[in-house]
Amino acid sequence: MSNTAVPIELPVIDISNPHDPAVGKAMLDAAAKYGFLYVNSKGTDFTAQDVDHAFGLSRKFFASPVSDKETCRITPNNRGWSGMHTETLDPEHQRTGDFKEAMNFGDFKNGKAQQPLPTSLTPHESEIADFAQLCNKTCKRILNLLSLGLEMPEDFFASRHDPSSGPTGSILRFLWYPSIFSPETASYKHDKDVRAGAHSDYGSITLLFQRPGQPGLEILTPEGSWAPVPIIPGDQPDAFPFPPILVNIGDLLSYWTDGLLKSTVHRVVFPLEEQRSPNPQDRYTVVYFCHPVDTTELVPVPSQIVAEHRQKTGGLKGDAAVGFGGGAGSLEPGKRPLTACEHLESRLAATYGFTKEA
Ligand SMILES: O=C(O)CCC(=O)C(=O)O
Ligand SMILES: [Fe+2]
Repeated sequence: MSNTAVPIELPVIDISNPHDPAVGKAMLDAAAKYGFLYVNSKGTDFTAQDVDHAFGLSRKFFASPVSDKETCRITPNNRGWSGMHTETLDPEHQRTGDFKEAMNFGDFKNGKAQQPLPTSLTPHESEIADFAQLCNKTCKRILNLLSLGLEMPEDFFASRHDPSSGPTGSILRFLWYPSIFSPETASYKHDKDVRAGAHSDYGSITLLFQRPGQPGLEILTPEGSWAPVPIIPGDQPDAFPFPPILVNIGDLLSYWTDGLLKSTVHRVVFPLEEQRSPNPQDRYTVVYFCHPVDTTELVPVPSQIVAEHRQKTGGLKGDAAVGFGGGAGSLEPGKRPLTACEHLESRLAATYGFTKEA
């Protein structure tokens, strides 16, 4: 697979009016073409301070002693801390695990985590819960717009992603990728290793928050080459109060829309310019994986646009690479629809069957 090193240009969408069908169409176009887009930081529910604060908490956590992190080691429900090289997102192609640490938070209830927290974060429980709630709010705007783009009732997706109606698979995740100069990355070999292996995300949509000067994300283009994704699109770095949130479609939403929305493969690397930089930085990201309420049945969506896509393409087959298990509209006679929870479990089993310490 070639690496073009030509940065991809993705649209930046203003989501300040989540009821505007024209914005919905623009979002649908980007989701169907690239599976990735930016949302303009101004139209979201976040201030620059909210985002800075979340990154501050993440730094505090990753700088804390391993003995503290170990008190909340990741469990099979996908919540908790995973250490350096614990996760291998692309086991077929990686000789070693990802060069990263991660901390996953599942649903909060009334501001309270439903999992053990390390002592570095316990004083900040409600702040993390608030940030997760803002993420969910922004996802609702995006889901509204995607519904409008598909010419469906605008709350079709959003109403099925409301954590107040039941548990969800949504995860807020802090990630830390040490710089190329760190002891943790001494064994990294260019062209052999990656900081996070190639993968697609599991849920409906993902929000990715990045910091200026900490590049690394690449997406697989429809032409089959790796293209870096700029942290700040365009040539006006001061146009945004904080880097626009990168949004991508996950496997579940791709499955639900019979492959019309693309769940695009992506990975994290050390870009060459970073390897040559006299002052390479660690990469910190904050990610929100938005999932429907667990019991949501993934029935065919009421969209003529999806139905036409299904007719044109013949629908996703059972072993289709994306969507894992075919599309929601290609259900075999006599079979009941998958629930959101079952879809997620099948994807987690496929990834962590290899590496997760039970
Ligand atoms: O940290 C990043 O840039 C990407 C993270 C990611 O793709 C993931 O955790 O699924
Ligand atoms: Fe991802």
